[in-house]
Amino acid sequence: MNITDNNFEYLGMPKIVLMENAGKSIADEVATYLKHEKGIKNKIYVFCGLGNNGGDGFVAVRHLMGYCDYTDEISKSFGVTRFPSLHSEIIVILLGKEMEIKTYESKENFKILKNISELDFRLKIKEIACPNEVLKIIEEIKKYKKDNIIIIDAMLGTGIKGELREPFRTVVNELNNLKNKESKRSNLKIISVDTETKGIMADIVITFHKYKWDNNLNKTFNIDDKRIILKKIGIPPIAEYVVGWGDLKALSKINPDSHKGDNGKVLVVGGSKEFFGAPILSALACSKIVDLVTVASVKNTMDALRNYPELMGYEIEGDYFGEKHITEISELSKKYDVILLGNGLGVNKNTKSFVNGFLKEMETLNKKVVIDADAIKVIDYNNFNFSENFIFTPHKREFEYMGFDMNNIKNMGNGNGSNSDNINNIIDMDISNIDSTIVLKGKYDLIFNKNNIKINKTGNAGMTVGGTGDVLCGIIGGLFSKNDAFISGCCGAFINGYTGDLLLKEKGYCYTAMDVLNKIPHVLNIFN
Ligand SMILES: NC(=O)C1=CN([C@@H]2O[C@H](COP(=O)(O)OP(=O)(O)OC[C@H]3O[C@@H](n4cnc5c(N)ncnc54)[C@H](O)[C@@H]3O)[C@@H](O)[C@H]2O)[C@@H](O)CC1
Ligand SMILES: [K+]
Repeated sequence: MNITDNNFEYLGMPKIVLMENAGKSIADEVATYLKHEKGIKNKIYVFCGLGNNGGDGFVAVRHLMGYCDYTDEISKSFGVTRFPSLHSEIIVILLGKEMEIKTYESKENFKILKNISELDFRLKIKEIACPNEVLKIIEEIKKYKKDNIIIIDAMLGTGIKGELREPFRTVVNELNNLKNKESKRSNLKIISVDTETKGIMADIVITFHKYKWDNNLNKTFNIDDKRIILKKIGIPPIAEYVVGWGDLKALSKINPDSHKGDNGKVLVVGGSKEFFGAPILSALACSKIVDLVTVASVKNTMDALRNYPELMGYEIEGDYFGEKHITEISELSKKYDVILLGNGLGVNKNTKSFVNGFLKEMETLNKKVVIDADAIKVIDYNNFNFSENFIFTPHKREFEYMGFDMNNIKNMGNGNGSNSDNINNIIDMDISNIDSTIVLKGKYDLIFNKNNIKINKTGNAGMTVGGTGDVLCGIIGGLFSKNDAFISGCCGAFINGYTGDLLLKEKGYCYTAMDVLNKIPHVLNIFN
């Protein structure tokens, strides 16, 4: 959900608008539980966390004020009754201090509530930091026996990490106790926003866009019981299919306490007498992301490698990879997290037997491998069941070498996009048995495996310059050392294209693969 939300922002949708939609949908639902009878007061307690779940709560409160109209008292003084009488009070409890609110959109919405509460005594805001203050509020709720009590849990949503911290834990425990003790009271309801804050016994959960998955229960939250209400908040399906900065934000982060090698070790296997530079480009791109990169290649590559002290080299005998190198390179690969195979390898009988034999070894060793360029062309695909440890990065022609038909690919900027009326129809073929991830390069890149499919739209015509494919392979390999295949493929395509888009602004179409790879750290930094 966070990826989708951020990627919709990448497509131009401000998060604060989604928050508005979410908050309004909460208010519309909660309004149906308000009591309108004379003499009954609605008391709405809204417990808000410091993230965007809390922000949804703030927006809901603002909309609820519209439902809790009491202007009849004013109008009565003019001798007319304009609105039904509805006595309500809303108490917002922020679990922390205003300055601790994490996000821009949440802060903005909190400010509006503060402005309202200064003028309207029916909205009260309390900022609490310690568990004791929670107890006071619970005692207060207990006193209102006759009132219609609605408790809104906007404490934590999809951003929860680990066990509940204080004062959240006390709030959840106390609200559960309250609910148990007062179970005979039908006029007390707990309504959770988006997901139940861990452990809370909500009567109703109002969830946004899609049902949420609970990793602990290994099932969708509450889908079995009928308490869950799904609200659409204006997110179109494409937000789930586009690659954007949401994917980048979801990449694993570097641990500040890590040691050399902890952040990835990659072995690049490629190069030949003629194409000695390609594996170096991949390795340099990769070295922007991981700690250690070694290039295993022929003498010509080793000679060129001397200019790049950040890379290590492993020289093989001869001008091409061949069958005789399989054991040696497989042994070497054991020390690395990811192997990049194919750049500049060349296509001949020797490289063919090397690639097929080496990949069999990689299957046995359970190694992660990114397969690019010439390697894609020489694989006997019938002999392999490539697992989720393999990523392929073909362009259109190489894709056909893999046994696919480009005519089955729609909406890729290849001219036949208009045939596709539905995003699910992008691939018009059975991909249910593809465990590995395929990054099909094109005007728009298509990244898919049997579980996922996404389109990347970064990049421009300047990227047709030689070497950018090698750079892409290097980025993907670097990311793959610490992330799963699909997100590595998506983010690799995004980063590579995004560097190209920045370069287009700076230099027009006259940039090189070297420019692209030098821009990688800058792009990673923007989205960190
Ligand atoms: N994804 C979407 O499409 C949308 C999401 N929205 C809301 O945004 C929520 C996600 O927002 P956030 O990512 O800010 O995350 P949350 O608001 O769920 O929580 C993150 C905050 O809680 C704190 N926290 C995390 N784990 C904790 C723990 N164990 N104990 C105590 N505090 C803890 C963190 O410090 C962080 O500040 C969703 O659940 C939803 O309610 C909506 O605003 C609109 C659209
Ligand atoms: K919640």
